[in-house]
Amino acid sequence: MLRDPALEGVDTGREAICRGRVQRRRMPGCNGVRDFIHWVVAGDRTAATLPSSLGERGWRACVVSSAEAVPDLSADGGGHCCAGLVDLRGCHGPAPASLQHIRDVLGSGRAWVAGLSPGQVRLDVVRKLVRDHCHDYVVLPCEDGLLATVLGHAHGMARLGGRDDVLAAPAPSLDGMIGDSAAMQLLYRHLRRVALTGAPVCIGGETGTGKELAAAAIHRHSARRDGALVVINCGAIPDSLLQSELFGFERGAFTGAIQRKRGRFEHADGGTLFLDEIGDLPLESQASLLRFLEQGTIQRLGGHEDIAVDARIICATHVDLGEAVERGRFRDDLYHRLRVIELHMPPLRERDGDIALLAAWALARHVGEGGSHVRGFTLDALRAMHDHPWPGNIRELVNRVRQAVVMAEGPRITARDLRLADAPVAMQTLGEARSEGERVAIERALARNGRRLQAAARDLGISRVTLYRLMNRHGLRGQADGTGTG
Ligand SMILES: Nc1ncnc2c1ncn2[C@@H]1O[C@H](COP(=O)(O)OP(=O)(O)OP(=O)(O)O)[C@@H](O)[C@H]1O
Repeated sequence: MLRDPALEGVDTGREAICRGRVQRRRMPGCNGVRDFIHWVVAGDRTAATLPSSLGERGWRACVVSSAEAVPDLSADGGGHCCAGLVDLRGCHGPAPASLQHIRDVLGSGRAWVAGLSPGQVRLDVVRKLVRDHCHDYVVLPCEDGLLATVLGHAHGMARLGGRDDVLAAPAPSLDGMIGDSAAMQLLYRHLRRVALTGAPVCIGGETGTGKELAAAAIHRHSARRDGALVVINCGAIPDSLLQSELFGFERGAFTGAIQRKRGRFEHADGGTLFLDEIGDLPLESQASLLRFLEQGTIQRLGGHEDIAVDARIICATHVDLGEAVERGRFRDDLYHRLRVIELHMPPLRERDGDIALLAAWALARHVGEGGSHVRGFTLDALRAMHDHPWPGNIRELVNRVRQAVVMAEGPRITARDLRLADAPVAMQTLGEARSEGERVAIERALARNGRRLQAAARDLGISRVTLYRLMNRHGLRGQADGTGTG
């Protein structure tokens, strides 16, 4: 049973608290000295003496003996002291309330090393505490130098990718769009510039790259920011309903039209209308949209009156509209009207450095879910994320991290938690292996080229006709053109 009066509400750590505060005020100015918190969780502080050589090795301890005395990094402001030694030698099976308290402090923004007595790691409760919340553990007393090395690793890991950096650092962003890569910096500049005009904008890019976020950023930076941003996904509404949804209807326009209804265009008056998946717009609605772009008016279904609407049109597509025009699925004249300004959302795999940044941001966002205490990513997870082609882009990354936060067994998310570890190799014939390789190569080429068949075929060194045939064979047709036809 853990006996730690401080954790149970009786403060025996006054002196230590004072020492801690004095130390903390001095710490930021000291160069070349690495500070760490030595938290003696239970028992006699003097019995918890550390090797004196720690000081010679540039380590200075801030000794505390209660959870309340452990400095809060956010209060310190700088996070200069990010290693901690939690001395559990006096603990022999903590009481549940105390355990929760220890957990809360351990999870509060520092890389902790547990100091244990011989054999203590065999206690279930201690093992779980160490596994879930500590960077490492040492059995004390230990060899001179070992503790300094372990603390050094903890300090370095906290700075590199530990909770301090991962969960506290604000991610560079524009209106909720996280990203610091050159591709995103360029995009931010373009978005700001585009926002100053009123011209239609067509945003292209693979699924999950943030086209809707980009549209929202343009709206928020434009003179129309006080008006509504109305969003409609043209692919999500049945063709038969889309026209009335967009343009509204008059009473009696069809069976069930018992009263007049305004459509999305009218709702967007004075603001912006974002037409997502514009490639799915049926031909009838394409004609009405073209009329709006040319005359600035719409007609409700069943009506004859021209209604003036002042809305800016932003549209997005993940299919190649040029190809849709070629196939007669999209009007040529509308295509040219819509692409007065074209923006392209870079795929995640082309955003240098953004994968780690977004993963850290997603982790910080979801870490509280299900009581998770995950503190960062292992090196193999970072490597696997770097190598993955991310066909679902940011949406896929956020979903993988979110699920990993819930499922992770240890304090750091691994490639396996992200479902990016190599699957066990199944028995395959040579023919099966070749076919599998072919499928993967096609999928990657399609992902790399924003699902544009011509470009993917060029990449693969085959004709478009051959690519079509192979996609049919591997059941990839629907994925590539977004329609399953053609
Ligand atoms: N740069 C980013 N930073 C943070 N979150 C992002 C970023 N880009 C996209 N997301 C998130 O990823 C998800 C997908 O984004 P969004 O819907 O804008 O993508 P999309 O390109 O419009 O996708 P689709 O073509 O499938 O409609 C959303 O949850 C969005 O918040």
